[in-house]
Amino acid sequence: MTAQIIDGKAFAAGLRERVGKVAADFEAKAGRKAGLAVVLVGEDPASQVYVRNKGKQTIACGMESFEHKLAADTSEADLLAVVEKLNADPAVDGILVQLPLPSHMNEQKVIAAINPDKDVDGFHVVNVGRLSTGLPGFVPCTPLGCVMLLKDQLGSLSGLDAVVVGRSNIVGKPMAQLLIAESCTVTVAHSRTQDLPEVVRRADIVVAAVGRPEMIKGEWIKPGATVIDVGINRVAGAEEGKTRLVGDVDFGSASEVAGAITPVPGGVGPMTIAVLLRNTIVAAHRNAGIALDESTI
Ligand SMILES: NC(=O)C1=CN([C@@H]2O[C@H](COP(=O)(O)OP(=O)(O)OC[C@H]3O[C@@H](n4cnc5c(N)ncnc54)[C@H](OP(=O)(O)O)[C@@H]3O)[C@@H](O)[C@H]2O)C=CC1
Ligand SMILES: Nc1nc(=O)c2c([nH]1)NC[C@@H]1CN(c3ccc(C(=O)N[C@@H](CCC(=O)O)C(=O)O)cc3)C=[N+]21
Ligand SMILES: [Mg+2]
Repeated sequence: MTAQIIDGKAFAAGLRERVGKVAADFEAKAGRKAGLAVVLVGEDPASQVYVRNKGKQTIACGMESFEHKLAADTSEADLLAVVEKLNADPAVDGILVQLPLPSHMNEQKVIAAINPDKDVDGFHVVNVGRLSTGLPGFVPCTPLGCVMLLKDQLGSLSGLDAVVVGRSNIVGKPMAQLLIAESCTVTVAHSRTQDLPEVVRRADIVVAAVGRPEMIKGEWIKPGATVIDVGINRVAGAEEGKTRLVGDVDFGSASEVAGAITPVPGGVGPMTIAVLLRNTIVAAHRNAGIALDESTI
C-alpha cells in the first residue's frame, strides 16, 4: 500500500485565501486593518525565518504586521512592558511571543501577561481552560491545523482510536483535547510510555509531536492509518555541509503502510501559520464586536 500524501501546503493556501476575504470584509466594516504583533527575543536563526514568514503572510492576507525584535539580553521586565503596550494598543488584535524564550525568562509568566482575548497562540491558561471546558477561546495553531487536515481527510473522527505521541503544552496536550472534542478515543504517549510501538499500532490516527528525527517507523503503524507528522527536525543532508528537514516519522517506511500521511516539509508547518492568521482575524472581529460566522473559516 502506498499512502495518500496530505498536502498541508495547499490546504494552508486555501485557508489563507479565505482569511484574506474575511480580512477585507473586516477592514470595510471596522475602518482599519486587523493587526498581528509578533515579538521575537534573541537571534535564533530558525525563529527569525518563522517570524519573517509570518510577517509576509500576514501582509499578504490584508492584515497589519507589527514586528518587535528584542536583544537576547532583554530583561523579563522590559519584555513584559512590551506585552503590556500591545495589550493596550487598539490596532493590535493578536499577540504572539515567539518561543522558546531565552533561559533567563519565565515563559509561563510572559504568556500569562498577554490579554487572553489577544492570545492567538492559545497558550494562556485561560484559553487552555476554555479548550478543556469546551468554551469559546483560542486554540493553539499547530493542533488546530492538524485537526483541520484530519477532518478534511476523514470526515467525522467520531469513535476512531487516536494516539498522540508527545505531551507538551503547545502541541501534545491541546491536540489530545481537540481529539477528545471530536469524539476520538485518545491515548497520549510520552518518554515514559512502555512499548510505544505496540501503543502506536492500535491507532487509526497517529499524531507525532516528539522532536526526534524519524523515530516512528512504518512497522509501528496500523495498515491504512492516518499519520500526522508535527516534527520539524533539521538534520545533516546527503551532501556535506547541507541540511534538510525531516519529521518525527520515518516517512519512507510509514508511507508504505499508512492510508494517508503528512510530509515534512509541506504538511503541518504551513498550517500552523495559516491558522495563526485565522485566529487573528477571529480575534479582530470578537474584540471589535463585529459579527462573524467562525465556522466558515
Ligand atoms: N509544525 C509545526 O508547526 C510545529 C512543529 N513543532 C515540532 O514538533 C515537535 C514537538 O514539539 P514540542 O511538543 O514543542 O516538543 P517538546 O520537546 O516540548 O515535547 C516533546 C514530547 O515528546 C516526548 N518524547 C520525547 N522523546 C520521546 C520518546 N523517545 N518516546 C516517546 N515520547 C518522547 C516528550 O516526553 P516527556 O514529556 O516525557 O519528556 C514530550 O512530551 C518538534 O519536532 C518541534 O520542532 C513544534 C511546534 C510547531
Ligand atoms: N509562540 C509560538 N508560536 C508558534 O506557533 C511557534 C513558536 N512560538 N515557536 C516555534 C514553533 C515552530 N513553529 C513552526 C511554524 C511554521 C513552520 C513551517 O512553516 N514549516 C515549513 C518549513 C519551514 C522551513 O523550511 O524551515 C514546513 O513544514 O513546510 C514550522 C514550525 C511555530 N512555532
Ligand atoms: Mg517545547
